[in-house]
Amino acid sequence: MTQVTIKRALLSVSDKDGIVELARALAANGVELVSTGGTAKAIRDAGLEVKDVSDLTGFPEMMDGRVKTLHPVVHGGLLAVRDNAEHKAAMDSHGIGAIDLLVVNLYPFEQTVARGASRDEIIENIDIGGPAMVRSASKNHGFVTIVTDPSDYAELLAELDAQDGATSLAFRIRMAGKAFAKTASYDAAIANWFAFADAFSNPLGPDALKATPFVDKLPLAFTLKDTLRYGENPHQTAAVYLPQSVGARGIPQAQQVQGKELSYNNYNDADAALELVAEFAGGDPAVVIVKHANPCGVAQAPSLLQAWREALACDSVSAFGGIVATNVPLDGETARAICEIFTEVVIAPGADDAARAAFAAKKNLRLLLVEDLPDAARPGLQMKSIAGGMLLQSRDAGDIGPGDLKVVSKRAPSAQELADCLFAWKVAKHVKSNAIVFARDGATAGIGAGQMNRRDSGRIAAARAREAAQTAGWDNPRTIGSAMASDAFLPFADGIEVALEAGASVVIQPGGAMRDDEVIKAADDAGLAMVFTGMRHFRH
Ligand SMILES: NC(=O)c1ncn([C@@H]2O[C@H](COP(=O)(O)O)[C@@H](O)[C@H]2O)c1NC=O
Repeated sequence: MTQVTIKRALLSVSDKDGIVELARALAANGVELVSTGGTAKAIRDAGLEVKDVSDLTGFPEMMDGRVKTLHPVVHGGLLAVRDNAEHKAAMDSHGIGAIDLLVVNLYPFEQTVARGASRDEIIENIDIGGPAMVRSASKNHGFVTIVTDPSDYAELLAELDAQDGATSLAFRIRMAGKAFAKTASYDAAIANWFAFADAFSNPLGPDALKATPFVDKLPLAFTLKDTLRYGENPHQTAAVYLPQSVGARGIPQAQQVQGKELSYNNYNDADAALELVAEFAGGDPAVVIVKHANPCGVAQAPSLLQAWREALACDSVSAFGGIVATNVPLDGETARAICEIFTEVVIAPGADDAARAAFAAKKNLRLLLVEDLPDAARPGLQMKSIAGGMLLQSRDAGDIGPGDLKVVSKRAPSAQELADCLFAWKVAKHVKSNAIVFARDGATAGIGAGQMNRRDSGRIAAARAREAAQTAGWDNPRTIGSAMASDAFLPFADGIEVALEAGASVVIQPGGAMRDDEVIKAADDAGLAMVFTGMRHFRH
């Protein structure tokens, strides 16, 4: 059976966009329309003839709509194999008429969760009858056409036009695959809600349910946003997917104002820049410059232009071809200054006309505007695929404030040193391990990333600071009098030597090493102040 003529259609949709137009076109094709309560009303109000599903089933829609289409007359009409004699006989003896086309979209479960509805309302928005019909129709795609997405109505009508009121098997198979993907992702959203949201807030609490954030079966539900030209390297393929959760904020949701298509590496680097600049949300203007997912300059200042200059001064060599993110909307002056060096991507929560005009002159520069910065403290899970499996962990939302710091040195840090410590620490959280960050007066002075030992990271950071001083014509590198942050504890006293060689006056680190005593003594002997955070920020 390749071509099936549509004689009778059942329409049952929550999202009523375009349904009247579709019903009108179907009616014009001589298709008999059957529908559930709200959908039937919309169609009838438009002056079209439609039969109520309750007339078919002989039962009223009941129990607040929990039971409407769950009836053999509906499912028999969708599931019967039309050229099977037994099925045909069952249809005849039970008065079951064939349903050739099913148009369904489901209760808005995720939107209901996203708007913070009550648990009862969320449960009521778990669609039962819809997915059941979608599955019946999709299974029987040999004879039945299923459409689950309003954006496919036009294609359905074009198909009916082209096939003289029928659909082709190719069309039905494609739509059935899409429909099963839809019910699978709908169920995944429900399962994830039970596992991750409801498990911790339902009336019984997590203990009663033995809830853990890690469910036995982890369903994934993402929607394809774009296929990318290639992956991290040209011989790799790549795509970007959107999570199903409503209200997600990040680079995939950003508005691209201008520039070439984003590449895989652009997404990855832009994400690193956005996550770091989000740490400064609501504060003074901040600029982050990222290369290869590591920051190479970060600064916060009274003006955005000043923050840009300070961030660039940290390592102007690495900043070439970088990704820039700001925590406040871009102005013309700053945009013009950014345009002075080759920049791949700029991300900001807005840009005024002067800024847009400045970037417009750089055709290839990608300008991304985000509505809001993501919440740096939001909960969430991170996945990493490994050979033979997948690692899952909660995201690093750890945050340290002044009250969390423990002064372990004889000399207590000054207020300025403490501020430098907290700034350096924020940045170190976003630098690949081993991470050493020197910072002074709200700007990074030197960043050492991704080395296999901490001393090398420290030396690289200090060397960069010396080069930056040379480039800028300063007498001294900015590491003199700076705070040195280490993302994990300093295991030996030689970590203090690195700080001293660079001229730092204060160290911030997690503490907790076996040789903490030796490290503290080395700091005290040198007159350094040192604070422990009690929290580590490995990032690999
Ligand atoms: N319970 C049922 O038998 C049932 N049958 C269809 N639905 C859903 O009811 C909605 C349409 O309802 P209405 O036409 O009344 O606005 C659709 O999203 C459809 O998926 C049902 N609702 C929920 O399970």
